[in-house]
Amino acid sequence: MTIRPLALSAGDPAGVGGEIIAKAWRTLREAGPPFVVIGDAQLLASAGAGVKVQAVTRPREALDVFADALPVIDIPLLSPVVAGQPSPAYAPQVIRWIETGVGLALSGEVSGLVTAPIAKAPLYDAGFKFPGHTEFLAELTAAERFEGPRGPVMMLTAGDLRTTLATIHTPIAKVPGALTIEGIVNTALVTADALRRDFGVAAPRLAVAGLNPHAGEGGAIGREEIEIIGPAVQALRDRGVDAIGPSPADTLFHAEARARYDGVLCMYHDQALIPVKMLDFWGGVNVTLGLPIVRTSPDHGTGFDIAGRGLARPDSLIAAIQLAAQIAARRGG
Ligand SMILES: NC(=O)c1ccc[n+]([C@@H]2O[C@H](COP(=O)([O-])OP(=O)(O)OC[C@H]3O[C@@H](n4cnc5c(N)ncnc54)[C@H](O)[C@@H]3O)[C@@H](O)[C@H]2O)c1
Ligand SMILES: N[C@H](C(=O)O)[C@H](O)COP(=O)(O)O
Repeated sequence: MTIRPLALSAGDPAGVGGEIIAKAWRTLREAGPPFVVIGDAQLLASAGAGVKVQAVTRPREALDVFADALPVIDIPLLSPVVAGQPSPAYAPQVIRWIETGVGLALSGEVSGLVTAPIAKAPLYDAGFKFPGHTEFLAELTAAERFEGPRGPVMMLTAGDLRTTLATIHTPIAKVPGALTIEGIVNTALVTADALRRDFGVAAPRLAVAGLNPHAGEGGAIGREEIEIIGPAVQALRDRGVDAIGPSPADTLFHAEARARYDGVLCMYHDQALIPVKMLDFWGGVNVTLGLPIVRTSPDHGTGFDIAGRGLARPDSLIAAIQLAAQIAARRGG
């Protein structure tokens, strides 16, 4: 089987991306998985504190240089970068780096895409219309066939915990109104399919969290469990999905509870991400499910408060690279 590298989009140039990419390369250069960065080669060389950077034109060339130099498909920025100071001026290149990575994944030149962190606000200020990578990648891959329930679904995983989100970057005040039976059912179907396809779980068990304290206490503390989440769980069970819930969210994350499911479907962002990042902030990985390409990302952001100071840890990026390679291999990659 032909070995193909992963693509790694460089993320916000004012953040910790360049630093953690160089550190990840130092760790992985001998044993892999190999990757080719899509970014500004000169910026990566300066952020990399002495890492040798080699510009390449095609991903396959990265395989020949990876042990000795950080391979980069060079798409240069057009304005200088100040570490820790994001700017909408970088948005065109940040977006193009992601688009290029998706194109290489769709063409099969790379086995998957790992995305270094982007900051949303400067992209929004530049007119970026998507909440984040997750929805943008879904748009970029929408025309590509995909066998199975289609995402995008955001998964955050750390250790034995795999969480998926019924709502993602939705303001808390709007979460109750954004929950629908159909949306929860589709998120769960994508989750169960991905657990089989990408994580090798033969018979996925899904736990579904309630929204309200004590999962609504029989309706006394809210009715979303009775009117939306409970009927969604029943619809899933009627379709043969091993789903339980809605359960009180605060009973779902201790070790014994985690042993009873393979994935847990949460109703909103922090309900999923607080337990994942508490369990293992440095090893957590963001995975986009239900796409025709493999995509992972570190569980952290751009770290503007420490960017440029040599303090950023590459652990989560390394975990994201390794998980992307594992999923790609399981998909035949
Ligand atoms: N995968 C992604 O693209 C991703 C993930 C989360 C947040 N974000 C975005 O990043 C921006 C900043 O987000 P935030 O401040 O909420 O979270 P953040 O993860 O950037 O920072 C939170 C804290 O963790 C620290 N930190 C982050 N990464 C680190 C690393 N590798 N090593 C050591 N310390 C690290 C930071 O210094 C900061 O103190 C926002 O625009 C957010 O939307 C992107
Ligand atoms: N909530 C995500 C996380 O904490 O990892 C983060 O905002 C990234 O979202 P996208 O992958 O959609 O950019």
